[in-house]
Amino acid sequence: MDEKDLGADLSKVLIPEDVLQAKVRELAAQIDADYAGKDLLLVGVLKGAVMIMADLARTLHSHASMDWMAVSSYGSGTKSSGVVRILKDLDTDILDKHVLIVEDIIDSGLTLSWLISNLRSRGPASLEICALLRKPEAVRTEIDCRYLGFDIPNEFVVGYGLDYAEKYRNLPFVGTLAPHVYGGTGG
Ligand SMILES: O=P(O)(O)OC[C@H]1O[C@H](OP(=O)(O)OP(=O)(O)O)[C@H](O)[C@@H]1O
Ligand SMILES: Nc1nc2[nH]cnc2c(=O)[nH]1
Repeated sequence: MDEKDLGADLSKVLIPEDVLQAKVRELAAQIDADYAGKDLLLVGVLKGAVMIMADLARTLHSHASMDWMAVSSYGSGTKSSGVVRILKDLDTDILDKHVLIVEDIIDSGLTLSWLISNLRSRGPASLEICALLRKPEAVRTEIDCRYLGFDIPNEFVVGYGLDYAEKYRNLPFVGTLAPHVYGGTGG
């Protein structure tokens, strides 16, 4: 989709496609170096992490297995409820595995905070986070994120996996949703 063809719902392109892809290559190089000689399991958090997971996984030089979890914390709006439910669990037993959670965004941090304690209780050899985006002004619980793409302002963003009411996930860039669309001031 053309970055200039924003339509009325998006106010601006926050992170263009080429900048996203350069960051993916940077993150993949760090991950390759850190996990050299280890079996790595990438755990993508559906649905938002689909794009970063797919791009990251195929940019890695080393082999990595992939699994997915789906959790729900947002309902249909733009604020985290803080109540997390597992909608789809892992197919893999992660005991003694090197697990890297791949997320699109850390907003309040509530989803990842819950996910980390859930996965840690399963006894992985290691557990780290890779998140494409983080909103420092919105964080309600600090997340130790080993691999981070970008810190962004506290605005509701869409594209590259991120949706508003299931729209915009397939934009190849990250854009800011115009406040008139959701009537809000933040994420
Ligand atoms: O840090 P938090 O405030 O908890 O927000 C982050 C979570 O919100 C988004 O998921 P969402 O619940 O929108 O589901 P989706 O990935 O299926 O769109 C995103 O993918 C993270 O999982
Ligand atoms: N699409 C989208 N989902 C989110 N989940 C938490 N924060 C956000 C955000 O800014 N945009």
